[in-house]
Amino acid sequence: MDATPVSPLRRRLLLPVCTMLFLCLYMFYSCSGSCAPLSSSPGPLSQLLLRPQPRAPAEEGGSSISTFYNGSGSKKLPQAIIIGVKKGGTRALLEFLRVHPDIRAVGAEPHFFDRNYDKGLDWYRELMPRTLEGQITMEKTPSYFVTKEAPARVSAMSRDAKLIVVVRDPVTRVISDYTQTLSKRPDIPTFESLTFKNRTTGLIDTSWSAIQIGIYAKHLENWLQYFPMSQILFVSGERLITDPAGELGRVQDFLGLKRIITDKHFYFNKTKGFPCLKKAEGSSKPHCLGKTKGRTHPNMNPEVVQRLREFYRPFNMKFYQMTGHDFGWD
Ligand SMILES: Nc1ncnc2c1ncn2[C@@H]1O[C@H](COP(=O)(O)OS(=O)(=O)O)[C@@H](OP(=O)(O)O)[C@H]1O
Repeated sequence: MDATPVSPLRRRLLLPVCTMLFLCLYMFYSCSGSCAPLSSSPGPLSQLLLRPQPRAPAEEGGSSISTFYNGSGSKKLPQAIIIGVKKGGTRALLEFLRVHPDIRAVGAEPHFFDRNYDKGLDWYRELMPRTLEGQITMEKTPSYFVTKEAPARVSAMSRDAKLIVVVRDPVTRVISDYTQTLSKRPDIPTFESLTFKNRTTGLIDTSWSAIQIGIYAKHLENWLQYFPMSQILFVSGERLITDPAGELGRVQDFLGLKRIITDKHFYFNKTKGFPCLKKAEGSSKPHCLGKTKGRTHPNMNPEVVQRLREFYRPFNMKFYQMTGHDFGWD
């Protein structure tokens, strides 16, 4: 069969056109590798496919769960979970971690291992963002830490799951917890009346869930039935405020990630009184957490606070022993 003859003009144009095309493609790929902010381990092609992660609609455990863009990658069960503690600084940690290009996290709290377990793993996976090879899927639900069934359930999903617990002085934590409830229901009993079973004897009411949450050693014992200590990282809620980059460095190491999130990502916002991100993930604007994070706590009776300190002390000591770390709570 005869081939169609190529005209001399077309032949002369073919080489420059191909060269141009090659150069365009080369510039396009190399820019995506070096011009993208915070680019890291995923290669240039992966970078092209990355998209900003949607935030939780209501920042603090927003009610609707954000799923993900219709890009490439697949939805996977989380390999790392922030399991607690309530009011420890879990939202700050997750928001900071989301800056990392190798972390994809669901914004709202799925509450799978406590409230939604009967919905099944497929339901849970469906909530997750799509991830590319090498990226870590994460979520945070602070109530897992105190949920009796959660350790067995998480272990049934993956014995290799990495667990992160943000802990905070249990006395400040219980006041923070109370402040949150008060902001929603101003008619609740006083902090003092909820704290004591008997005011005269000073007996603490351990049936109040807000008190229970702070007995970290007890909850940790449950988790240690299913996970070795090496799979659990404790983040200091206090240091997350005073030295966010330092704590984020530890978390990135624990997750086996390159230390991408550093001092350069934070600034201290004097008005807010907390560290904020210079650039939120997927945006060029500074980002502080919302009004419900970093509330002013009401003044509590110093005697009540002192009594609570005494109550928590032995549990704190036990917790320091178990974790091999003194968190410095009095
Ligand atoms: N950077 C930054 N900005 C704002 N707030 C910060 C930050 N880092 C830690 N914190 C502390 O986080 C506390 C809320 O903790 P959680 O996010 O774990 O709360 S929740 O359990 O999800 O409701 C919240 O508690 P309150 O101060 O009592 O509001 C903060 O003290």
